[in-house]
Amino acid sequence: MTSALDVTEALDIEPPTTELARRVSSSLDLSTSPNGTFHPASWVKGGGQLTRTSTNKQLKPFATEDIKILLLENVNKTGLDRLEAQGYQVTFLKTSLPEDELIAKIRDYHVIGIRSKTKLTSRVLREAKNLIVIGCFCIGTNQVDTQYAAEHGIAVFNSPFSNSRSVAELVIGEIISLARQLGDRSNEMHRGTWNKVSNGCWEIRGKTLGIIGYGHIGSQLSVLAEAFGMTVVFYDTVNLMALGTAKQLPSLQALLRTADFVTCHVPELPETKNMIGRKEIEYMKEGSYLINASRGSVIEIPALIDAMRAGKIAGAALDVYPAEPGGNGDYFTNDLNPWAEDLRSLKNIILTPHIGGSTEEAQSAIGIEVSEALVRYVNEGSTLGAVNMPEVNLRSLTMDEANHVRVIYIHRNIPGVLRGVNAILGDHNVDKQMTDSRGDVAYLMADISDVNVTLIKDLYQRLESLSSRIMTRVLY
Ligand SMILES: NC(=O)C1=CN([C@@H]2O[C@H](COP(=O)(O)OP(=O)(O)OC[C@H]3O[C@@H](n4cnc5c(N)ncnc54)[C@H](O)[C@@H]3O)[C@@H](O)[C@H]2O)C=CC1
Ligand SMILES: O=C(O)CCC(=O)C(=O)O
Repeated sequence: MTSALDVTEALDIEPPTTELARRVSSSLDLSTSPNGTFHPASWVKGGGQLTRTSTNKQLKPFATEDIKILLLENVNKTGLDRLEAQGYQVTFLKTSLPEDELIAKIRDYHVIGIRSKTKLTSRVLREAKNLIVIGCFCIGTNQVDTQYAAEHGIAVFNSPFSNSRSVAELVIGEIISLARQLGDRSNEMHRGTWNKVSNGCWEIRGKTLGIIGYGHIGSQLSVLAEAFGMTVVFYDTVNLMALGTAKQLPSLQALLRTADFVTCHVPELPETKNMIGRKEIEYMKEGSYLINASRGSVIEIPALIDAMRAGKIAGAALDVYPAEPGGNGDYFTNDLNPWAEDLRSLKNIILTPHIGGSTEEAQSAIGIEVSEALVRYVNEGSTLGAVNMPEVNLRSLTMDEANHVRVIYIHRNIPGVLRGVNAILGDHNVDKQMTDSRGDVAYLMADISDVNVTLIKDLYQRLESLSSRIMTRVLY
């Protein structure tokens, strides 16, 4: 923890007397986090090479107490360590929280880190009065009302591809396991039954894999499947470059009629809800296989149950479900999904507890990537990589720029705002400024110089009083 006196040292201004320091501290809400461990990266060119400088200035937020972070769902230690190293106050929980508990808790926090289970609905976010940023330590952001968050100045970050390889590898394992009925044989052996069969068991070489959604995961899977001798076809709403000898098909129906194995890798969207229902299963080949490691809403599970009972579908692997338990040890029963017990009773079905991205490699990489994005946002205001805000970044302030202040003004994207903001900033020298918009929300970042620390409050309040304001942050 740093004191107000340490802060003035960092600002390179004349240290006030202890008495004055105390008064300044309480009137300006000086924060003691981040501490001195964050060194924003900055690169200079010299002798034809890029060299990292370590003279960047450690910014602190005005009008925020110590940064408080709520980390849910057992976020990897790499993320926890990086956030704690900043001096932030981190509350770490292994599970997600039900909505009412979350509402009661979220009010106190400036940052929340979640994975796929915690639902940050508008009802929850409405209560999150101090929240400035959300970190999704996963790929999917469907669990967050990202639009509501943006309209309230809350940035959302995720990790777009750190677990893609892990999901692709899991699916390859499932394709072989389903083709060889491995789950059933293993269960039988566990019960003490020897059942050596080849009937209905196949090699995957020469079979056709149909990938729905050829993004990070789908395309990675495509390469792996071809290495096993599979023919790959895919369907995507976007026209994409096919890897290897894979072929994009013009319709979902064409894919379903062609593939021996169908696997879903689309995001949760209104258009992908029940994308594979009764009609689509009808199109599938007799004795084909269905895999879903995307989101539980994508497959109509009662239709799958009926098709497996009828023998139309020879096997299935599901990693995701419409409703998922909040934490390990919870039950997966009809209380959660009304068909859970029917599903569990089927033959040749692999049911996994949403572990597609659960490997040491993926979780460690996600922990690093998302926590670093959160630190950059909290400490420097950079929105690079945000999924719901325009991407705005300025180079870091340096120790030579001691009396510089960084202003972040998130506002409604309406005419005339810059005139009002610049009338306020214009009392100072605006060294650099960047603004961008995304839909109805715009993000302005400006570094202004020669700001006496006692003027920050006035600057902040004047920006806050503008009618276009969504959120103002001042870092100094
Ligand atoms: N089981 C698990 O643990 C994990 C699950 N996921 C899920 O997998 C999903 C896919 O992940 P990525 O490949 O990284 O996403 P991505 O965004 O890279 O690719 C998704 C692809 O789906 C396509 N698409 C969107 N709507 C479509 C539609 N209606 N029909 C056909 N194609 C459509 C997009 O154009 C895009 O090419 C994520 O959104 C997430 O929900 C991701 C990681 C781990
Ligand atoms: O690992 C998790 O909790 C979620 C994985 C996932 O579904 C995602 O990354 O979107």
